[in-house]
Amino acid sequence: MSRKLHARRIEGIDKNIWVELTQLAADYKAVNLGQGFPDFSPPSFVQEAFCKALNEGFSMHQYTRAFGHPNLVKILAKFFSRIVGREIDPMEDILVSVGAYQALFCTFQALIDEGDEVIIVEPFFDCYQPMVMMAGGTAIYVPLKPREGCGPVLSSADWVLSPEELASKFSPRTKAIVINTPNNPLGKVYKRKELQMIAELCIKHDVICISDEVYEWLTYDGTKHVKIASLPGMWERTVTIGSAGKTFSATGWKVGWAMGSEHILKHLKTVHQNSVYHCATAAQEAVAVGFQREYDVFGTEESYFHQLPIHLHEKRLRLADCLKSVGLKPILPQGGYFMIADISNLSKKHFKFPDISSTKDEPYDYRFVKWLIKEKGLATIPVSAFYSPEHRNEFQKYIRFCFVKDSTLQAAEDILRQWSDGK
Ligand SMILES: Cc1ncc(COP(=O)(O)O)c(CNOCC(=O)O)c1O
Repeated sequence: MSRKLHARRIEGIDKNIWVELTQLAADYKAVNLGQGFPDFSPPSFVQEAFCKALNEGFSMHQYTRAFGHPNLVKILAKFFSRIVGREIDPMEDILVSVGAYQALFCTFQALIDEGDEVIIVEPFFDCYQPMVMMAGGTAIYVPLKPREGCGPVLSSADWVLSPEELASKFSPRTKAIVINTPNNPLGKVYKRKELQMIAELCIKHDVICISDEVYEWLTYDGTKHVKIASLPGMWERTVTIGSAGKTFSATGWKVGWAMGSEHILKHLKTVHQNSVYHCATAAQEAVAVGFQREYDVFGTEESYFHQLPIHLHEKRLRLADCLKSVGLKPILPQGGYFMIADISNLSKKHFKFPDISSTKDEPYDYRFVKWLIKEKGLATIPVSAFYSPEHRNEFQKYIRFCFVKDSTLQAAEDILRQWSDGK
């Protein structure tokens, strides 16, 4: 075929970090602390609910309600009404999607037009930028940066937005701002006052807030997750994104949702009904049972949302200790299940690796990660992949580890310790 085949909207977004590095890790049978998925099963109550749904007659094997299985949207509305502090209408204010990915896609496709600007806070989950581009929008970046004068940067809490720099990014063309809390890859959990700063700018400039909260239950050391939609004046202009995959350690089920005021959600539903239309019925039923159970035990020690962060807290500290012991400098995350580490001072004494100084086509961390997979059999993710092209070079000395792992973590520790012992 001689004529141009692909549409302009996908130009420049063909490279994808997950496709490339997941394949490389598989090719080298690397221990995978890269992609964010647990190496353990979901809790038994949702597994059993899934099995039960599959054996409950024909209806669970057929289409369900397009915008969300009734049992699921009803319990999501009931559950989050209590969190957000307002009545959420299950039939109007919720769209169930194929993972949070599709909820994000519907949001950008439904709300962003050619010429609209979308502020993205860096580091960001990499899909935001291509999704803004595919919708015809322009991404405007504002980086989280280590707070001035805070001494050694040890925690994600030390990475903050400059109020002046953030305010300067808003213009008459700004349609939306995307925030992710707890943040991937940094693990920052926005404080209420930080969210209030963002909320004031959204209200002042009449801007939509897209709040990706897929790691909402994973916070540590008493850090509290705050939903920006619960702040005054924000419900009406916020789309909150959630993920059953991250909530119930069931990333392969691909059940997610967008939640917000009906006058916004109706447009996301238009995209959904003209693309995916339905999501898996039995998986939605299982997630509904899971949320009902969590609603009944909310705030108690029986709650999975209470137990999982405790389980991961130990792994988080264990990984941080391991990284420090081999000369890396971890940034302790307040939330989520990723930890970034500074590789800029890796002592050549302990760590023998070739001179992989940046070349023009690949940042340093990309080359380091690929070398680590090929030569040490350990997969991580370069943090520059979570930055815009214009800021990428400032942040190419960090790599990301995923610690939502059981056996994989031990294997990774063994590799790191052997490596640092010069083996
Ligand atoms: C912030 C964020 N939003 C959305 C999603 C997507 O969620 P879902 O799996 O429900 O589509 C993810 C999943 N990330 O997993 C890949 C990785 O970072 O290793 C995510 O991290």
